[in-house]
Amino acid sequence: MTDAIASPDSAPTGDALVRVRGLTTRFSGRTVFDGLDLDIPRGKITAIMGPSGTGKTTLLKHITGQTPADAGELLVDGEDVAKLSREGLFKLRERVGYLFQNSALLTDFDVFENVAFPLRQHTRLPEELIRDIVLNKLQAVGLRGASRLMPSELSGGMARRVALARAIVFDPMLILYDEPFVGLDPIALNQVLKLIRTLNETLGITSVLVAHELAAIQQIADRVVLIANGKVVASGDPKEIANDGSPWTRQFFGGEPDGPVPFHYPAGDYAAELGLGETA
Ligand SMILES: Nc1ncnc2c1ncn2[C@@H]1O[C@H](COP(=O)(O)OP(=O)(O)OP(=O)(O)O)[C@@H](O)[C@H]1O
Repeated sequence: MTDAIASPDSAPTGDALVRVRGLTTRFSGRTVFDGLDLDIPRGKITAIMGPSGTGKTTLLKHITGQTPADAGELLVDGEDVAKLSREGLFKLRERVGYLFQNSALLTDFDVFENVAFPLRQHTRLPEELIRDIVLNKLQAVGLRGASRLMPSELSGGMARRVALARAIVFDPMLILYDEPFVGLDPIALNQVLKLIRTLNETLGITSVLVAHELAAIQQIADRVVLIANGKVVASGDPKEIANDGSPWTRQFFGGEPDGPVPFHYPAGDYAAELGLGETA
């Protein structure tokens, strides 16, 4: 059973690591979130889906405090992100790993130095300890042997795994994945899927995944949340959500060009614009 029809905005868990209430976000007068309510359960993998431009990346940026919302509340592990001091935000970001779609590796540094980078920037750990941590994280993603390769020598899948090693370098409580599967061949895709699941289980990390690939999501996510028109319009079991019968899921998962998300961008009367008078 999905919880989509009964109560799209509610979450089925009492233990949320991220709790969003009444979140409202506007960019240049355009409303992206319109009173968004959402709970992200601790220790689980939650997939965020929705049409392009619906605000999925913005939601991740709200969680890390990179982009402030206009109204509402967003708590991460009980802390209101909007009220954190600079130092509080900094501490929060150390506990949140962020994996970007493009991996964002530093091209002038080798794999080892890319993973070591946050440690060198934010700590004064001795070199020996940095080495142990970096090798441990590279081992976790299966790339300890690639530590001296440059980013230009990596495949897309390897680069994504290096970025993942870097994202877990501070042993985060939460990892945010923004489109982690884009451009991966089937083998690399399965490697990344397996890693996300393994990290979630072995390290007890909470994972939030923004992605469009339902088949991949069905393999690893515990819950899917569909966002559209500034709100959660459906949520539930990834294997069942596509068949919950709501017009939102029918359009989104069926790839229908028109529906609750209209084909036409809002426009004035067509006939009037052509100078033919108003249409009825
Ligand atoms: N800093 C910003 N300033 C102005 N507009 C922004 C800003 N960040 C995002 N937007 C706009 O907010 C909307 C939501 O963007 P966002 O990238 O979060 O969507 P998305 O759901 O992740 O899209 P996609 O699936 O295409 O990646 C878009 O219309 C985008 O242009």
